[in-house]
Amino acid sequence: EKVEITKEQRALIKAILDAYNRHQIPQDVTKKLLQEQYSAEENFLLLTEVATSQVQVLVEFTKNIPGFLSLDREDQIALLKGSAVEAMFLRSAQVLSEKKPSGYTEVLEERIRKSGMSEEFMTPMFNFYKSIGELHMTQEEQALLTTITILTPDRPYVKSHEAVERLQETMLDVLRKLCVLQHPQEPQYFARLLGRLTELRTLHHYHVEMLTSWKTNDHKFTPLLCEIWDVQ
Ligand SMILES: CC(C)c1onc(-c2c(Cl)cccc2Cl)c1COc1ccc2cc(-c3cccc(C(=O)O)c3)sc2c1
Repeated sequence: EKVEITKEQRALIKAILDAYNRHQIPQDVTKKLLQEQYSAEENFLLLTEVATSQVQVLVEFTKNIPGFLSLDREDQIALLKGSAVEAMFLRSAQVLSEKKPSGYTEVLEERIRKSGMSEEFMTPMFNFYKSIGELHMTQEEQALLTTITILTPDRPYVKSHEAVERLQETMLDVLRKLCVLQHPQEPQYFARLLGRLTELRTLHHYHVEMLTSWKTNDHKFTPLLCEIWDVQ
């Protein structure tokens, strides 16, 4: 049947895309990824700094998701804590799979591979990065997929499951229509995007071990990361 994006849905896409583009990690933070020397310690410190900045950006972006601030405040925190790692896998995946060589792609891959992380996580992580790259997502799809990840109702400690589910379903419906309209030659594209969300859950489980297995002896995280990841 004819897929049509309503006026309200177009406004929703615009609001989310504007917020997604408005909230980015400051250049002076990401630029360091290109400049600083390479060592396991330095790479870990840089990744920690960028991740911390990314969490701040994520909080600001989330506040601009239409309907998010109407949710129960404790649920807002539970959604942020529960989705931060997955949103950061999506963000780093978008950077690593950028078509235009932004220069970050090579250095970021190098720094992640040489940050003292156990090799066992490299394969699933870089398989994910590859699978995201193969999708060639548009900006709207990236912003909506991140929004849908944040609005996952079955995170720990979420009380108003239905309220979050209703919001997520609104976003899923918009993404489904966008995929049909933007990838007419690929009817399975929306299903492939949702498959990435499942892969993100698996990476999230790996990430818990990653944090503990980080081999640098005195690795420590920033207070914000400790809070959002319940570390130490
Ligand atoms: C604490 C730290 C050691 C850590 O622990 N686990 C992870 C992790 C790793 Cl390894 C992989 C996936 C997810 C996580 Cl969570 C990390 C690093 O997480 C991040 C998080 C976000 C970003 C955004 C970037 C980025 C670069 C250039 C440009 C831009 C841009 O947005 O322009 C963004 S790099 C980056 C690194």
